[in-house]
Amino acid sequence: LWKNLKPSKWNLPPGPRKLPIIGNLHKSRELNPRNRRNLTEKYGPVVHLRFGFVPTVVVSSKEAAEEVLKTHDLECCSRPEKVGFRMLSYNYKNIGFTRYGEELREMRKLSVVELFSPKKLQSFKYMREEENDLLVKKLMESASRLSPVNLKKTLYTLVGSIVCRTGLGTNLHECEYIHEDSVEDLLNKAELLTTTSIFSDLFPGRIGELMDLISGQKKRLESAFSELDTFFLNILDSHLKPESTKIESFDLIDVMVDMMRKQDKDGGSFKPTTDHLKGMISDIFLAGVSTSTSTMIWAMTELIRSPKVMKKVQDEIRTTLGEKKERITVQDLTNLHYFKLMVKEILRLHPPAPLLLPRETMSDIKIQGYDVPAKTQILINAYAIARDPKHWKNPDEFNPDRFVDSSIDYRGLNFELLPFGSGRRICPGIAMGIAIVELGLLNLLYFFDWGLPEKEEAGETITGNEVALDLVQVLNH
Ligand code: HEM
Repeated sequence: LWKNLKPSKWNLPPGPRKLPIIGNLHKSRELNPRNRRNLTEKYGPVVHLRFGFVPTVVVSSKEAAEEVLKTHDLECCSRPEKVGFRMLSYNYKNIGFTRYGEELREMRKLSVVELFSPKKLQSFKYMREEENDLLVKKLMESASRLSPVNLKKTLYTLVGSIVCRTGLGTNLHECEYIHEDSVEDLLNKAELLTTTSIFSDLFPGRIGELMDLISGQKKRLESAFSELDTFFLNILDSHLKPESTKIESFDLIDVMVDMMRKQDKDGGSFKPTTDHLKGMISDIFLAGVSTSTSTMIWAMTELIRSPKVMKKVQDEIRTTLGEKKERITVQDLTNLHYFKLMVKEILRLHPPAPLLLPRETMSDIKIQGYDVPAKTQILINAYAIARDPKHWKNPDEFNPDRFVDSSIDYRGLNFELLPFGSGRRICPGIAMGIAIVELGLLNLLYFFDWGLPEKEEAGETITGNEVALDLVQVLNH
């Protein structure tokens, strides 16, 4: 109470009045990126909130995002600690949820060399092609039977198989411990862990823990985590056992296993432990699958509801590739221009991480002239920024043509378009994500024509804000 009443020494950004103890918890709905106008129109592009005891600044303009991610990149590149993050990262031994420091830098460096480098991407391309061939075969069967397909589930399986094969040396189709169609369920469990507000995150010490115990929240999260944990442990086992069932090439996890075994001998600066291995497996699976799948699902959703754009994209693809191809390869992407602009437009309209991942300030900084003290959580509203009418004409319209004469790109240098973030914590998987999305969509759009099974479902399935492409009609082209 005293804290709330005494005049603050800080010139904090404006924001709604905070109630004692809970702060703005009752306003957390307004944080939904789609409600951007509620907050921004009232308070401006930099808004101060407090969720329980967690001070938070939400940034919703290109200029303010540039200050956070470029000018103050170093001061803003840590992550806040959260119960869900701690579980999924095996006590902060991964990349995505870990505070900034030497260990994180080493893990990022390793992943860039062993997983995300252009050389590695090139060497994995046959796996992406083979997985897409399987998808096309399955869809052709549905098309010839004229039976609708659950495209959402199908795409989760496709992307899950690609990420597990290329990143984790695991073939999902032959896996004994997971059915290939349960990728979506596993990711829903992970989403529960990253998006559920749990009292321990908001209130310090025992009080939060007690509230979680009474409300049963902690138990729910633990049970969601245990399924993921079993999956990650099985993948780890296949790397540790000599009679390994792992069939693919030497991957990032193998490199880390090697480092772990050798570390006593040559004592490098980074010493991976079993938790680091599990953290990295969790990172690759969680960060790689849902983001790329969501982008593909939204692309198909927007295309199905915009027949003109669908025709323009398919015309380009079919004219460039010719009509009689039996198989698509990575090479076929080379001469497609409009198709790639369409993918860019999808990432603008539907960034899979609309608020990126939360950052935390490591020291006091100023954003747009306001004070932001150390240990403040920073949320960059990439969704709102990519639909800001100041920078985008008819921002809510799906129109790939807007990029025809534009040099704006998604690689973190243009702050009005940040689907992958920017700065030190930018997504290291950009090239891999784009490679998965583009090849998958190319196969879907070259071989098949798409529509909704029944007209009356159109309104419900496609115009909603949720990604809900459950049943679509697929026809052989
Ligand atoms: C369309 C696909 C993808 C999108 C839109 C995407 C987006 C993002 C975003 C917004 C972040 C947070 C950046 C920030 O805090 O500024 C992130 C982080 C990350 N992404 Fe991606 N991602 C994609 C694909 C992938 C793939 C395929 C992988 C790996 C298999 C991956 C691995 C990671 C990792 C490890 C991080 C954590 C980086 C860190 O905290 O230092 N991502 N991604």
